[in-house]
Amino acid sequence: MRILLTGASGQVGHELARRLRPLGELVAPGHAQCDLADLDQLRAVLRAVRPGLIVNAAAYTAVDRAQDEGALAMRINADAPALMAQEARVLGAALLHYSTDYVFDGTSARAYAETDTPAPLNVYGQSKLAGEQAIAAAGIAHLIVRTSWLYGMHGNNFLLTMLRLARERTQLRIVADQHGAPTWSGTVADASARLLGLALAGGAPWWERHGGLYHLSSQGQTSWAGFAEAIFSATGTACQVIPISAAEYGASAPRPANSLLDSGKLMALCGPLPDWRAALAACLAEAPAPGGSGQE
Ligand SMILES: NC(=O)C1=CN([C@@H]2O[C@H](COP(=O)(O)OP(=O)(O)OC[C@H]3O[C@@H](n4cnc5c(N)ncnc54)[C@H](OP(=O)(O)O)[C@@H]3O)[C@@H](O)[C@H]2O)C=CC1
Ligand SMILES: Cc1cn([C@H]2C[C@H](O)[C@@H](COP(=O)(O)OP(=O)(O)O[C@H]3O[C@@H](C)C(=O)[C@@H](O)[C@H]3O)O2)c(=O)[nH]c1=O
Ligand SMILES: [Mg+2]
Repeated sequence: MRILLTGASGQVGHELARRLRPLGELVAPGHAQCDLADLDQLRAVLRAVRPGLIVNAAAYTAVDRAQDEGALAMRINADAPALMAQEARVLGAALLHYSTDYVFDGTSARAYAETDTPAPLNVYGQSKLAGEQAIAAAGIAHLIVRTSWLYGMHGNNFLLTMLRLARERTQLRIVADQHGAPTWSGTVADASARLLGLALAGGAPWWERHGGLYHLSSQGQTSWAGFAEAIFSATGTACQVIPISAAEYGASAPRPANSLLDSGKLMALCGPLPDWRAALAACLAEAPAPGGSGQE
């Protein structure tokens, strides 16, 4: 079976590529060869490759910038996945797609389940929700995996931002009134490969029974300030974290105060997910932190 992977240079895509290779013939065109903002090019790639499985790890992920680039975010995060679903229906292909905690408004007092009603606060979240809805409505074999607060040693993320800023500053002001579960891209890729392994072994009956929406994040919870403190502590980085409110930070995109996802449905099928602190340690053990002084 041929697998088309988009976003192979991103955090999740980078980790997914090597885990997908044993499952089929992997085709992973880059942004230039398959631009999700260019729907004609995307359609041509899908029709030329004729995959049995599409894995869409590409997305417009610049949350603040999306507030001013709504049309582009919608094209990449909603129109392109809608086209993938439409082409998948013609090809008889399955689709694995990723989404986000930012589809929720964060007002719940508990972790969000797949059955909770989304109400995004920002344009990025709105665009991701529209992508989910288009796929769910297409009547194809699909998995939509929502994750949260992704980090890793590859790509743009909070872990690498903190380590970079700590080289320039002795103190950092970090938001402490948004709560969530930092999730390693390696965790997402591992669990995704487990899900796909079950799906490919189970065939059409599996997709009918188990296809749909899954939440996938680390266990436990913290704030961005708590995550920063854990990063500095685990890497032996000397930098003081000053907790501030999101209002004081003043980002252009509003973000949910509660980003927690309940991953119970996925764990019942695929086994346990790690606690966020254990996953951070595993990530740092796999690759040395740039600029961290605790590794020597
Ligand atoms: N980052 C996070 O914290 C979270 C992410 N998610 C979701 O998880 C998924 C993976 O995110 P993540 O790995 O962090 O993404 P990254 O931002 O790390 O990578 C995005 C990928 O998409 C590609 N891409 C961007 N625009 C286009 C385009 N127009 N055409 C083709 N490719 C494009 C990028 O390629 P290039 O760099 O060459 O442009 C890159 O490979 C996404 O669906 C995201 O919404 C969910 C929750 C949290
Ligand atoms: C850099 C920095 C950020 N922050 C705050 C701003 C914000 O509230 C929080 C996180 O900021 P970031 O811009 O790193 O993260 P953000 O872009 O909001 O991350 C999100 O990305 C998208 C793609 C998702 O889907 C989400 O799950 C989530 O991971 O930390 C500080 O308080 N101090 C700082 O120095
Ligand atoms: Mg960001």
